[in-house]
Amino acid sequence: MTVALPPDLRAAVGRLAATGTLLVASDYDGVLAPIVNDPAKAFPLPAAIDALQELATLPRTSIALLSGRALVDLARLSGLGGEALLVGTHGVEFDDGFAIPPEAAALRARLLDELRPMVAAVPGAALEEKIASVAVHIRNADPDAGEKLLAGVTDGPGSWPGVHSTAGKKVLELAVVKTSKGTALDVLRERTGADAVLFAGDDVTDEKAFAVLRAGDVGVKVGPGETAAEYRVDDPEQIVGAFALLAEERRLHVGT
Ligand SMILES: O=P(O)(O)OC[C@H]1O[C@H](O[C@H]2O[C@H](CO)[C@@H](O)[C@H](O)[C@H]2O)[C@H](O)[C@@H](O)[C@@H]1O
Repeated sequence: MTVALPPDLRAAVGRLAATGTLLVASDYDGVLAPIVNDPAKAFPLPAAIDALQELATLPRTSIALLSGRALVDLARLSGLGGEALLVGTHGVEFDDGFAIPPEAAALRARLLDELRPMVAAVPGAALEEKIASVAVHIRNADPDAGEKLLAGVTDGPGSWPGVHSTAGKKVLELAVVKTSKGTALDVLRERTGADAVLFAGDDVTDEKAFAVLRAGDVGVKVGPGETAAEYRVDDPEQIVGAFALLAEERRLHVGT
């Protein structure tokens, strides 16, 4: 797929291709997979997986997905297995295991008890359960009723001690442990020994990852909205074009 890229990003990709050890990390929804109404049917663009898999075959090159999804859903939807490092639940669920502390599990159970009737009262609203968080989705609800529901959740269970609320795209995420894609990206950098990192994201929670990028890294915001990322593309098709270009140029540098 040949996609036009902003010239500054094209140049940054060229520099990144020549780095010693490289980590390419990406958010999932809104970046690899276009936003759709049903979260269970958010599949990645085939070209995204092709480009990432190609990068993963190259020497001194690692790929990672860093998502708000539950790890099990991230693996199922992306179809990526051992070639990628997968991190779910906004940075807390690594693929070498995550055990929710008992008090957090009890809080999550209380949250669910409170949220189920609130969500059931709004047609189209839905709950998504994850190991250490719960997401309240309103994409398929009447817009006013949906916003009212999120306001009620924010002021109600979202304000309980120990509950961390984050607004996303037509969703409110309530976590019972502290989550940070930034901390997770630091861990991935350390584990892979990366000299430089590319991170692509589209939503509010991705800002924590952009914030830990260093000189020589490349952060790409996908779509509109305020961001700390240095580069921006319009949509998933364009970021996939950047991954494909990176794979092509990196292959020339690492010589396979
Ligand atoms: O960190 P991400 O990989 O971007 O995950 C963020 C949330 O994505 C999903 O919800 C969003 O995408 C859905 C499918 O396109 C869409 O219907 C929904 O409105 C969006 O908010 C996912 O369901 C959440 O669990 C993730 O936290």
